[in-house]
Amino acid sequence: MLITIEGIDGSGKSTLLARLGELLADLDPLFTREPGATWVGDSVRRAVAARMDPITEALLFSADHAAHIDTLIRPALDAGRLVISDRYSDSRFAYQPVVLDGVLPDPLLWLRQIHAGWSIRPDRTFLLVLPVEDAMARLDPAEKREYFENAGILARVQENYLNLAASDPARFVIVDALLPKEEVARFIADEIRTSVRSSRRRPRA
Ligand SMILES: Nc1ncnc2c1ncn2[C@@H]1O[C@H](COP(=O)(O)OP(=O)(O)OP(=O)(O)O)[C@@H](O)[C@H]1O
Ligand SMILES: Cc1cn([C@H]2C[C@H](O)[C@@H](COP(=O)(O)O)O2)c(=O)[nH]c1=O
Repeated sequence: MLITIEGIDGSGKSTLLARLGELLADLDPLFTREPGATWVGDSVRRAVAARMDPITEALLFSADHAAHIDTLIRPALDAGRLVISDRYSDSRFAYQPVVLDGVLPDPLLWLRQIHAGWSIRPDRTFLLVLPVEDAMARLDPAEKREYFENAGILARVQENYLNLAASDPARFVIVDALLPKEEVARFIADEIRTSVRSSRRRPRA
């Protein structure tokens, strides 16, 4: 089963993943993330830091996704493991249309087309939602910011996320990221357990 965690910068994804590691330890999940900790992921981070053109950036994020699926996600799913990813394809569908706006006629359609036929659809996606000003206030001012960490950009990214969630309500669960950390983590851990239990009861096709 593939679970993904999405949300704008500062929504609390890393904090949540760390706590899920403790709350779900008995299920032995594979915790992973995009961009990944590989040379492909490093190339993406370099491209973002250098503000490469948006097509290059989108293709590098997508290449990182392909490598992520090939090296980690598919082998773990084939072995029957629970996989929990901090960011996944919906990050592309929420962030890149903002920077591709005006570059391509329909950025989301183009992004969906370049994922078609090889990407793996998540079983459930938890979307952490909070006002952009709260997310910005949570970001460490001492840390170097990616150019996405800007209120105007994040507002558009969050709007894209909410549209993605509205178009796929069976997969997305919207979570109030202003709730206390422990409440967010326990709610999501319980939902994941329920999903895992019901997938085990479902007969294999
Ligand atoms: N529910 C919460 N309530 C209050 N503060 C929180 C909550 N969740 C996380 N935080 C705090 O907000 C800050 C940002 O959280 P975190 O790094 O987990 O966000 P993130 O979504 O992983 O960010 P990024 O995408 O930029 O890596 C941290 O200082 C964290 O302790
Ligand atoms: C996977 C992915 C990420 N981004 C953006 C979102 C963040 O601003 C950075 C890096 O992510 P982190 O969780 O803060 O480490 O990259 C993106 O624009 N598109 C993507 O597909």
